[in-house]
Amino acid sequence: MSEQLSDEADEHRGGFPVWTASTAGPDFGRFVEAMRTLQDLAVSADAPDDVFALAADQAEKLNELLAPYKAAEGKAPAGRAIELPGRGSLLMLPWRIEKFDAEGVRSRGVFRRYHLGGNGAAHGGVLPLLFDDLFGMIVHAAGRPISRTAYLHVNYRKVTPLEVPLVIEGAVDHVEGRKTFIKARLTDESGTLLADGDALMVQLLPGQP
Ligand SMILES: CCCCCCCCCCCC(=O)SCCNC(=O)CCNC(=O)[C@H](O)C(C)(C)COP(=O)(O)OP(=O)(O)OC[C@H]1O[C@@H](n2cnc3c(N)ncnc32)[C@H](O)[C@@H]1OP(=O)(O)O
Repeated sequence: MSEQLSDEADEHRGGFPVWTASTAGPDFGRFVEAMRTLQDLAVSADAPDDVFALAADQAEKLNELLAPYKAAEGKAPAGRAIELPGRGSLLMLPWRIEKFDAEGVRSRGVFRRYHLGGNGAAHGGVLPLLFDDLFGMIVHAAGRPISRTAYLHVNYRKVTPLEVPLVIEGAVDHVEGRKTFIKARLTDESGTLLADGDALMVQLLPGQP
């Protein structure tokens, strides 16, 4: 996979920067997992104000620690640490890729407390995030040029639970010139369909951002 993420001919990239996998140190994964747990707690803790005051003090200290290391896009390990859930990016769902080839991409994981919408179900907005990231990987795994999502359609078939192991899998449906049409399905481990989606990814023209 890492080979496929690195250099490609310029005409296949539009104006997209070269994207290389990172080799993050062993503590980066621990840091990201601790931050994910912090996100879960930030949206669920019902603590007294003096506890939130202490938490704010510590969060502000952490910001001071990391601020000097803020780097340009593509430099930090977040988003490029392909061995970590969600490639080490807090924005991405903490899922692990288990299949990545021209036939399609499959990823597995759970929605956490941070992703709660209402009444125990995942927020409707996080499902398109999961699908969109998968669609980007499908385009890449299929050897298609760098493309951007022109549209993304998600059908919510059943409420998506938190903390339940789920699987998302998709593949290229068909290609028309610059256009790659993709389909994917989100299921639980027994195969029950929770959501399905389809998207149009359009190949970037030279210089297109
Ligand atoms: C492992 C990690 C790897 C990671 C590898 C990294 C992968 C990155 C993946 C990023 C995925 C994203 O989320 S990207 C972020 C979200 N998406 C965006 O921000 C895209 C914003 N939109 C755009 O930049 C533009 O609209 C484009 C590039 C999508 C298309 O603009 P264009 O280049 O001017 O092309 P245009 O002529 O309009 O359209 C080309 C053809 O597509 C059709 N088309 C265009 N838009 C639509 C539409 N919404 N619905 C139907 N059809 C459409 C047109 O009719 C035309 O068909 P015909 O007449 O030719 O038949």
